[in-house]
Amino acid sequence: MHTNEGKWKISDEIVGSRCRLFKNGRSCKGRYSCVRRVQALCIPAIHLHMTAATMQVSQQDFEKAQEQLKLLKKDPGNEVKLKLYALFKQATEGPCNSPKPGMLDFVKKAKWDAWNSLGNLSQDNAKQKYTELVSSLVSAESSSQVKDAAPEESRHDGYETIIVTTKNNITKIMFNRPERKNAISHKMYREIIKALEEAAKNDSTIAVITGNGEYYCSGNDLNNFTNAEAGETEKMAKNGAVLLKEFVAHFIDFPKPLIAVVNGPAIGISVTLLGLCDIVYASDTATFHTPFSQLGQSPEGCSSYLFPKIMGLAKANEMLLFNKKLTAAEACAQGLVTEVFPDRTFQKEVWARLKAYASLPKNSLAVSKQLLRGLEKEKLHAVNNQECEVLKERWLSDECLNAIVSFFQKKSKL
Ligand SMILES: CCCCC/C=C/CC(=O)SCCNC(=O)CCNC(=O)[C@H](O)C(C)(C)COP(=O)(O)OP(=O)(O)OC[C@H]1O[C@@H](n2cnc3c(N)ncnc32)[C@H](O)[C@@H]1OP(=O)(O)O
Repeated sequence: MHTNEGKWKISDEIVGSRCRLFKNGRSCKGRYSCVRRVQALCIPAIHLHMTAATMQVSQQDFEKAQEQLKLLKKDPGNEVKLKLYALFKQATEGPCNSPKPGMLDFVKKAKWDAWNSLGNLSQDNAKQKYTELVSSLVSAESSSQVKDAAPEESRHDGYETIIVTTKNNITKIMFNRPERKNAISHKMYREIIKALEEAAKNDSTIAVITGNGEYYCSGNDLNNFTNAEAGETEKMAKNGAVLLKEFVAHFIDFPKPLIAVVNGPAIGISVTLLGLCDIVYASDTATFHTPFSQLGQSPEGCSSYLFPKIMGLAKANEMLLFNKKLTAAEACAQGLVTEVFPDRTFQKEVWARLKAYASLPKNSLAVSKQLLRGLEKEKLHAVNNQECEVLKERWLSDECLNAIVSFFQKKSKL
């Protein structure tokens, strides 16, 4: 028999060297630790299932189980270790006949209780149960290892223009039309709305928006204006305004931290939305351009309100009235971008940081975001509404139609 009754541990030969009842066999010191330990040892009577009650386990199987137990990587916990201890004692010594330890000898008493609870269980049955219990621990550990080895990133189904994945508590929404510089088509607006709705409800802690390829996003797909049937331009403008309002509203209301990872040039609506993101990380290859007057249009994404707040009216005017394109460093100096990274290390540095952020307590982040943004929400919805009303008119103007015709005649690139 290999129990060390004087010390608070179960023999290595019973439960393996990693499975001591208490680490280092230390004895209980102080009332608090005693109480904690009693809680840890408060085990129910041991009634293992007799799945193979009639099958006799050989001495060889029993010894093999003892060896397997030593190889377990994960500590099975005190409750299981007590079961193993009790079954081992019953299997090797028979029913518990030793005197009951005193009430204050917590560990000895827990072990005695576990053994005693087996009553008159035969030594063969105890061996059987011991072997079954070890076998269940071994298979639980190997199936959890298989699970750990599986790829963690899960891709969400049902998207064509974006790639939506969740990994490490981060839902990533990636613009995925690199051959069009990630221009946002009508379909993409709708898919982003759907992805934000999913990300708001799923288990992820934060959401990230980024672009696939060289560009972050070239803004509204100008084909959105050319697909209208003849005589249907008013309807097209009206529907466009409804869609835009809904799209921007989803950014205003998004309940979790929303982070933009700006991997390259950003144009138009992809820039204005940055004011509604909680953090903006940019590669040093990124540029920020809102050429609204050049296109005969007007600001959206609540930028008419948020940009002056973020960067001051004068700087906002340069961008929103006079089409000034900012470098990443300039955008950072003006508060639109949180931090700029060298392109070479951009992805590595940013994702390491995001992984750490996403391990923070989810609910705390959500309520804190609500405190930071909540008071502004009503105002932002009003601004969104107004911007969409103005744009609806702009899209019907000659200034806007001429700019779009010029783009498609390839006379006018930004
Ligand atoms: C529901 C409606 C809501 C509306 C909300 C309103 C939002 C306002 C805005 O977003 S305004 C901003 C609009 N964007 C632009 O004006 C950008 C237009 N694009 C360009 O100027 C250039 O393409 C470029 C500077 C982005 C890149 O130039 P480059 O020479 O490097 O590459 P190409 O021009 O050859 O681009 C490759 C192909 O991609 C097409 N493309 C790029 N951006 C857009 C776009 N925004 N809309 C439509 N198509 C775009 C481009 O035409 C090329 O196509 P091709 O290979 O068929 O020629």
